Amino acid sequence: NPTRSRREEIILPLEPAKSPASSLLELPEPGPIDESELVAGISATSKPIELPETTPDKAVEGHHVLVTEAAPAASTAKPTTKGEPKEETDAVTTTTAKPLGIFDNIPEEPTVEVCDETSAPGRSKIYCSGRLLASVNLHHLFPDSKTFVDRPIKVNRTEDEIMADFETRFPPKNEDIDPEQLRAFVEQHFDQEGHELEKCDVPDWIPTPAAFGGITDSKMQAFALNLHNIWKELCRNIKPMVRDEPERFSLLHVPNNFIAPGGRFREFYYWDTYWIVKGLLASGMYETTRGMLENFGSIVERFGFIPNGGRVYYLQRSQPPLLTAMVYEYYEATRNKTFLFDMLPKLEKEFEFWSLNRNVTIDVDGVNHTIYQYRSEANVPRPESFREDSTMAATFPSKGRQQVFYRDIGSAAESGWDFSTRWFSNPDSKILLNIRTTEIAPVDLNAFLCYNLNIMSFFHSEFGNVNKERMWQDKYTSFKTTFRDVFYKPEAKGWYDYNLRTRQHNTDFFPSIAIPLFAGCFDQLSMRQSGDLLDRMIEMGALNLTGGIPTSLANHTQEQWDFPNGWSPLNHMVIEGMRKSNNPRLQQAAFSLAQRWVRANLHVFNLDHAMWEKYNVATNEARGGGGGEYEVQAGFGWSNGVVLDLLLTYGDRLTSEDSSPSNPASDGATASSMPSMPVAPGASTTASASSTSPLHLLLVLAFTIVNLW
Ligand SMILES: OC[C@H]1O[C@H](O[C@H]2O[C@H](CO)[C@@H](O)[C@H](O)[C@H]2O)[C@H](O)[C@@H](O)[C@@H]1O
Repeated sequence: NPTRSRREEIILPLEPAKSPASSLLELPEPGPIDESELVAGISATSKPIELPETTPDKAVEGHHVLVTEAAPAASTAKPTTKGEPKEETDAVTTTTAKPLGIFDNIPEEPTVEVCDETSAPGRSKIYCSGRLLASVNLHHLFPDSKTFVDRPIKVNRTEDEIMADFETRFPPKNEDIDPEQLRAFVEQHFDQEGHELEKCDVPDWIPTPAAFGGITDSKMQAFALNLHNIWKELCRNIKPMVRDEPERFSLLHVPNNFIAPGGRFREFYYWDTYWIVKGLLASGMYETTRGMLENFGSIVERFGFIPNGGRVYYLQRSQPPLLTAMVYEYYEATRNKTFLFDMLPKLEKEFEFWSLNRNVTIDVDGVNHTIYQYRSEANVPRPESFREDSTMAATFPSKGRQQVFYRDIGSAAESGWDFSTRWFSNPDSKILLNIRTTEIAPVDLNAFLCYNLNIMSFFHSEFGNVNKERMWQDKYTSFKTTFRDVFYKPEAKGWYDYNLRTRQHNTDFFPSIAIPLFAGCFDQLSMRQSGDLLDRMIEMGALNLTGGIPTSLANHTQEQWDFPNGWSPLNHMVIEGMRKSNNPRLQQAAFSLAQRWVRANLHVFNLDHAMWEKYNVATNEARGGGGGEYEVQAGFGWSNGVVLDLLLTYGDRLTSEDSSPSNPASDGATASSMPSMPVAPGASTTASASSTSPLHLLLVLAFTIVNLW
């Protein structure tokens, strides 16, 4: 069984005096890590990677090439034919490989659009590329670049007619266009964003899910009910016109209702859905969950993979591969074998997408290892962030250098971490212009794929298909070795992203360090590995903040996937990874972190009457997060899902306020620094009940009666 269910969790003997978790906050402020203490791992001992002299290239037909995606050694790089296999003689070692600079000149490559007439027939000249898209953004018609590409074409108009009208009415140079006339043109031809979607009925929503009865703290229980209510607000149905006249829409049609993240994110998002599913399962909404997974099944059949989100402009990139894990969670909750049987070929197909299109083979200690990268092919601006991307790219001296930038930007969006210092590979200049996502082999992607292998084996075992079970298990076992050999750095006590150019691990803190625990891609019998990881996180100061785990310790980058933001999915994966480990110290730390995260979310919910997509975890009192290229969004699918899941996992122990003598499970570590919690808006009238009160018992009884009824 690939993961540890709640039932199987090792229950810790409580150590109220000085448990490892309670000591977390007593640590001094994190000091700088002395990198000299970290002996070079793989890179010091292994054969140097062979780098091409030229521009980044892609995996060739055979899909496995010896070292792709490396940066050019110098600005004098010669062009390489796309798809041409690299020869060892055509290579330089990393000692001469410099990071690609902003001013480096790179030869131009053929254009790869984010979508085109093949993938988005009848609308690509509007939603994927073209003069209208460029002009709307040049003249900053909308504060958010995403608005225009989400607006449906009005009924009885075609793309060709609109573009012909545009060419007739406006001068040939975009700069000469009158913005107000352009605005009138857009209003004349396009409906409002969101016009093609409607709120939906959620048939499997009931007012008081039975499982909430296990949440002992009444304020936490009220919080759960509030979040449960929000599912109805976030549920979306796609109007039939999208199926019938797809050329009018950037939205991809899916047959069933879905829960959207919220705010500007009106369509489905791939990896968000994992945590939405976790929350829906907590809410007992199995039908809605199944519908969403079936949507993904239909998308895989149509496109061969799951795009970043449900719009044509997302068709050249995916997001972290978590569909198999979603199906696993659903199956664990329902044991619906018919559904699983139907999904299996789609899961295999999705896995194939990653293994054939995102692979890279590297040589470590004379052994070739095939690992995976976030690596979009598109080398043009993202339409939903057209203005941001093209403005930035204008800094570069050549079209070729711009293309490299666009590919790295799209690849970072594929990671879900758009954007973060994690992808800025020039140590001297950690700014977005120096993004080099495609130079990096990311620890989380490889851990997720490792998880997929294990789950696939388990699924086949459920059908008694011994051959397939063994085949996937063998792949899992062998990939675990690869994963350890490439990503684990014992001297630095953890798993780290690996830079293909420098052959170095990035030992800065990112929560991705703990994703191997979440994904079960490590030696579960080794208490040492997991214990070391916790020590390392403590040493780095990653667990010092009352609001939760920050996304990095890189301050002042203004990127949303950096300090001081904490994201629900990352906090959840760290908590779950620690909880599912065999190590009692980590399990206690998991609870402590869950307590902080849920309390901080509740605090902000009471202040703002909103759940946010990200949080500022560094202030004394948590707040909605900031930074990045758009305003912080409310809703919010994955934040709600994470809290609901944690409330169910730790329902018997989580408390909304400081520990009381009657609650020895509280970690105590955060209690003094956590604000007291006001009553949730719309919360149940029992909000003041203590976790051990008779009122709670009455509530549990009431839940049971209501649900039985
Ligand atoms: O429009 C800019 C970017 O917005 C999305 O990214 C962010 O929101 C997503 C939905 O919650 C989330 O999945 C992602 O992790 C966030 O960074 C979108 O996914 C990007 O592709 C897009 O360029």
